[in-house]
Amino acid sequence: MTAPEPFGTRLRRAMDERGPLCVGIDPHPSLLAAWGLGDDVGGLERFADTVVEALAERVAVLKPQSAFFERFGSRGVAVLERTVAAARSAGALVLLDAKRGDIGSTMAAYAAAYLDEGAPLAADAVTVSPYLGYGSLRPALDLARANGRGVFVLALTSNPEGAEVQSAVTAAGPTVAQGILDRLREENAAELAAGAPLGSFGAVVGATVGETGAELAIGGPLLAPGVGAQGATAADLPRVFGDTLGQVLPNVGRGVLKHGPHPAALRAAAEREAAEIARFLDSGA
Ligand SMILES: O=C(O)c1cc(=O)[nH]c(=O)n1[C@@H]1O[C@H](COP(=O)(O)O)[C@@H](O)[C@H]1O
Repeated sequence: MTAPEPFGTRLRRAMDERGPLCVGIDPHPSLLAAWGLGDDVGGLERFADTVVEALAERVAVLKPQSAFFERFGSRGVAVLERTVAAARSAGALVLLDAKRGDIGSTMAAYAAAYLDEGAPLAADAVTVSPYLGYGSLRPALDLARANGRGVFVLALTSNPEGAEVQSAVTAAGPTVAQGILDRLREENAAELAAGAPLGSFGAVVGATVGETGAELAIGGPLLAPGVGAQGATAADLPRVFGDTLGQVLPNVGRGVLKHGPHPAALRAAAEREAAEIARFLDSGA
């Protein structure tokens, strides 16, 4: 059996062909209302279907936020399963935003849920939290590598509370966030040595975090949420990412979704975001 193409290689190609934009599928109750939809499973499904119809053939990555689907219990999770499958078959890479993290033996079950061939919720990549220690993520990292899928690890999150943990200095010297970034660089080394253009193991670094002094060159993608509703703009990206701009995958959720429910309006909003992002990524690259 030939090895599956690594996620990082697939992501690099998608970012080059479609532009580096990840659009969130975040069905907030307020957005359901603004789109004239019920705050129920029917509204959830209509919302997710509309985003997939409008954008899955155009943007590099769609990022459904699991919480907004889990809110409706098993029927909401069933909508998430269908959304992931539909977006992937329309050509988008799907980053399932679940932010899981647990002891290694439980992490193995989360990995099986999101990164295993044939799992109902299998996506191209998943977000994880390293708060139980980077090593606890090993089952997800290994399964992702084996299956040509990816993992995005929280490093410098976009929310103002994140710094109290992530900027703490460890006994070994660097900050907690830098320790995560350093481990990700090691994680990506083998793929890069084998000639991959981008590693499969990404970090989450908010577009809101400003100049942190962190060394962000991990050889893998840098998911940058926070553009739009959280106050960052594309103009912030060069300051945050410096010479790693070429690896940045900015995420926009509400900043695009608020322009729905018409697919053409969502497409136009995503195109405006993509153009704005390209302007600043190119200028700093
Ligand atoms: O992992 C994430 O995607 C994430 C990490 C982070 O540091 N900050 C952050 O906002 N997110 C997610 O990114 C999305 C941001 O959505 P908007 O603020 O609507 O653009 C939400 O789904 C958040 O859960």
